[in-house]
Amino acid sequence: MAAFPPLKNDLIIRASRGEKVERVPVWIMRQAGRYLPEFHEVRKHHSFFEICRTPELACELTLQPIDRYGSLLDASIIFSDILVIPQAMGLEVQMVPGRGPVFPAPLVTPADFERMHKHVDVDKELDYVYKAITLTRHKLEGRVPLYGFTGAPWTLMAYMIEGGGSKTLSKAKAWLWQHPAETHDLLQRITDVAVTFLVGQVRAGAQMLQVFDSWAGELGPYDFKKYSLPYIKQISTRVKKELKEAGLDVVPMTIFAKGAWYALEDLTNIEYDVVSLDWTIDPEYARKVTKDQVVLQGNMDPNTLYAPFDTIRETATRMVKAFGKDSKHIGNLGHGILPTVDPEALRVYLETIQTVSAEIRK
Ligand SMILES: O=C(O)CCc1c2[nH]c(c1CC(=O)O)Cc1[nH]c(c(CC(=O)O)c1CCC(=O)O)Cc1[nH]c(c(CC(=O)O)c1CCC(=O)O)Cc1[nH]c(c(CCC(=O)O)c1CC(=O)O)C2
Repeated sequence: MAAFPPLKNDLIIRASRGEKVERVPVWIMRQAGRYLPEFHEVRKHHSFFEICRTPELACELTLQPIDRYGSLLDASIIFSDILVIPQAMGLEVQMVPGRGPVFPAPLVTPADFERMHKHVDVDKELDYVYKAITLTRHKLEGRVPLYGFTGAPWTLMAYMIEGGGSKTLSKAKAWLWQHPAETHDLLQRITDVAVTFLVGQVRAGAQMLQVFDSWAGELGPYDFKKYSLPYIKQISTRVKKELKEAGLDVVPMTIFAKGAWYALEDLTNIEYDVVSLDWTIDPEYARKVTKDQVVLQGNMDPNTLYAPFDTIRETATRMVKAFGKDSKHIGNLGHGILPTVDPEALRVYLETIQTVSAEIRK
């Protein structure tokens, strides 16, 4: 297979490793998505999972924001979804317009484990993601690095039991008390799949990795330590070990445990290079707690992109300054960009982070 084109912008990789860099690198969660008219053009003709499973289409969407914003983005993220793992484990997931992901037959009791594959051949089931990554690495022509990603065990377990989005997560949480042993069994199964999947993504060409624990904040501090932390820790330590053993690049890893502000200190000690913050955490507080042991990512409220451009500039400037002149910071939002945001508002945000941070680091 042909070698990948050389990387021309490695700013975000250097920043993730904690090196001093000339300005804050920036990318955006969900940057290839519904706020872009060019996304809807493709989406008109193809279903969501059809796009995920067709490497040429997943690649095309991944490149859309890179083509549109040029040097204002310092990374790309492969177009896919966290729910490809439950699918690989044997559960059906549909994307219902206006509702989001729906499992027609979620896990109701541990007896439903019968409906999942006993052994998951991760590399076979998710080969379409690997193919999309390899193709995208070539088509990027080294403009920016490419992130691979996975959902975290707790968030995926919650989806598998709730059968979709939920306000209370009461079904998933009931499992914690009603089926403690099977809860850990399920979390472990998902962890094993996630580890193989992340290593496979790097083998295919991913240059950075992010783990999304989007529903971490629904667990309190005590439960987070029990049901999330040990598994996301296993993911980082095992992935790094396996990458090393396979002679692959030990790529930077990011953890995004949305809402888990109370776990910030723990999150700095589980072998992730970058900790992604949601917008409810004050950057100065985060720096104090993490003591510069990790790189911090984030964290403007995605809804601020609905503000007048001057307010976006002001808010982004305040954020960059709050992370600090010498800080280890990667610019992003506090969660994914929302589908009805004006793409020009995002441009203002990206420009502000890049110019303000370059200015204060001079
Ligand atoms: O209810 C929700 O907020 C999200 C549920 C949802 C998911 N996939 C989904 C939907 C429907 C929707 O977004 O409306 C379905 C989904 N996934 C995606 C899209 C594209 C878009 O948002 O416009 C869409 C919407 C697709 C469509 O309707 O056309 C793509 C996606 N999901 C994801 C990623 C990784 C990333 O964020 O960069 C990416 C790819 C990267 C990219 O778009 O640039 C990750 C993902 N998917 C999902 C979650 C869990 C979020 C949560 O539950 O809070 C997460 C992790 C997270 O964002 O925290 C589940």
